[in-house]
Amino acid sequence: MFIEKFKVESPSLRYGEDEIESVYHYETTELVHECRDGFYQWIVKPKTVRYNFKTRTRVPKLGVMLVGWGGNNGSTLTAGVIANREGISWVTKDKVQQANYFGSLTQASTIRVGSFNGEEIYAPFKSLLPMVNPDDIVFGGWDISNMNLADAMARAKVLDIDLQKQLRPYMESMVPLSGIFDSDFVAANQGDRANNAIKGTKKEQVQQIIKDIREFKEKTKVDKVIVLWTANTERYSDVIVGLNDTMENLMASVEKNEAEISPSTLYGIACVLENVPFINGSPQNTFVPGLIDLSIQRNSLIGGDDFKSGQTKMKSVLVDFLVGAGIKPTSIVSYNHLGNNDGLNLSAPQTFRSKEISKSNVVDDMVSSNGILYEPGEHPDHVIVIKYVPYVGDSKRAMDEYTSEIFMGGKSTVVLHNTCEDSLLAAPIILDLVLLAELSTRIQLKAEEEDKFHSFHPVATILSYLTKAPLVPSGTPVVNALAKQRAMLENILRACIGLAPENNMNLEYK
Ligand SMILES: NC(=O)c1ccc[n+]([C@@H]2O[C@H](COP(=O)([O-])OP(=O)(O)OC[C@H]3O[C@@H](n4cnc5c(N)ncnc54)[C@H](O)[C@@H]3O)[C@@H](O)[C@H]2O)c1
Ligand SMILES: O=P([O-])([O-])O[C@@H]1[C@@H](O)[C@H](O)[C@@H](O)[C@H](O)[C@@H]1O
Repeated sequence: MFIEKFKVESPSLRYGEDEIESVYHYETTELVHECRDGFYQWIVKPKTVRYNFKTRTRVPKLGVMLVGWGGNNGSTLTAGVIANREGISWVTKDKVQQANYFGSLTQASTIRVGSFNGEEIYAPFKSLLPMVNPDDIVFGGWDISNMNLADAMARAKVLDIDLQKQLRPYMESMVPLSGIFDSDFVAANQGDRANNAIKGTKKEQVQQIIKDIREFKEKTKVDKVIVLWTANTERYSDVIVGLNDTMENLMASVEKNEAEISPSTLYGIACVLENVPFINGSPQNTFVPGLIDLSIQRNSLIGGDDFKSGQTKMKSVLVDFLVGAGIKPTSIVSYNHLGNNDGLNLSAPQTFRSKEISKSNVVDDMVSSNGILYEPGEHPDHVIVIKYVPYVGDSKRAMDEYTSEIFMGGKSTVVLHNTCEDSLLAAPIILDLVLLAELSTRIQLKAEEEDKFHSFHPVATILSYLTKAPLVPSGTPVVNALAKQRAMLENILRACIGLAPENNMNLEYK
């Protein structure tokens, strides 16, 4: 059964006027590897740590500034939020379609709150904690193309024409600010598009981005701004000692106008200096060590990398299932073709390489979790192929073949054909990224051994479910298995309202 909302009553929870306060007993384990009775043993010790959580309940008026606002994802998200906010419906060849937020974890998924008279009870994911209503978001941003958002929506060819016609009056006045463009970091074929670039040195470009953010905030009267990169995939930046390996060297490199500092890193620097959360939806290494340093030093949220939207999302489910079932994937071949500008940009080797890295590493945690199937250092063959085929546009066609070893030398082959409407899959994910990033900045926590409350670590691991290559603090394990990522996120939010993790044990019925 589905319920719209619920209230938790618990001695571990207090709904205050401005905050929700909870006490949460984190059940974990501590491992020791000790010599016992003459030989080394792994000893697992259950451990309970008491945490206090505080969540500010005042939901801000949120401004979202997209880098690459005029792209397929940026224009589609903007259109979708306006259509939902205005309650727009439109005629398709099948039916009259209503606007919705399908594909958004926060807006269209549910959580289990318990059972009642033998029936499982579910509530909206967004009912866990006060979140920004996406209908209220104010959009802005930058693009190296000066096309207004209504024309950009038409250029994207993602949304139905009847919907586009209704949205045009809302979007034609939306014009992206000039962006930081550097042809050395993207495919040469992107040059034709760049008619809206910020001139000047890298330092002047950073200063302009900061100025843009401040002016946007002043003009729109939003309480908070979040910046998200949904611009082109860049080539990897070289990480060089003395250039970008520390925050001091990175800032010095900007002062010296060093060529190897990418546009995405410059946007990131501007955001961190302005204490504005910055999320990278593309696979390049925007967050060079110096920028990570800077974000930690200024406790300013950064997150990424590369939206997990289609082919890779499916892979992080299927490989988790196979390995978890004791089946050994030995060959994974992921091919896709697409015909949008993203695909055009990815047709260059250097930008494709960025995507190949993020799409390839997604199985590493699952493979390393099973030493029965895999020897140390053993991995499945894993190949990524992306081709640009203009005719299919934003409708990416993914074809995967998974070959695995099964019982007694048997082999199993699973073949998938997955038509990913790339922007219709990515737009809700962008929404979740900004809503969850905003929520996470309102949460403070304190472990029993700590003397004061603090925010989550500025490298926002909490966003991992939404990214192919989760950015994590140094020394933190990278988890890509989708079910684990979702459970991590849900259980942290459950802890904030004093609810135990969802353990699916249903002991009361066993
Ligand atoms: N399902 C998906 O669509 C998906 C999934 C994962 C990652 N991504 C990534 O999201 C990004 C956007 O995808 P898209 O389909 O919207 O691409 P797109 O090419 O349609 O949009 C990118 C936009 O960014 C603009 N741009 C490029 N460089 C810029 C800069 N330096 N500053 C400001 N604007 C700049 C371009 O003019 C363009 O309008 C790509 O990097 C893509 O790899 C997309
Ligand atoms: O998210 P996913 O479907 O695995 O990966 C996709 C790539 O396969 C596709 O070629 C690219 O256009 C998208 O940006 C996205 O990254």
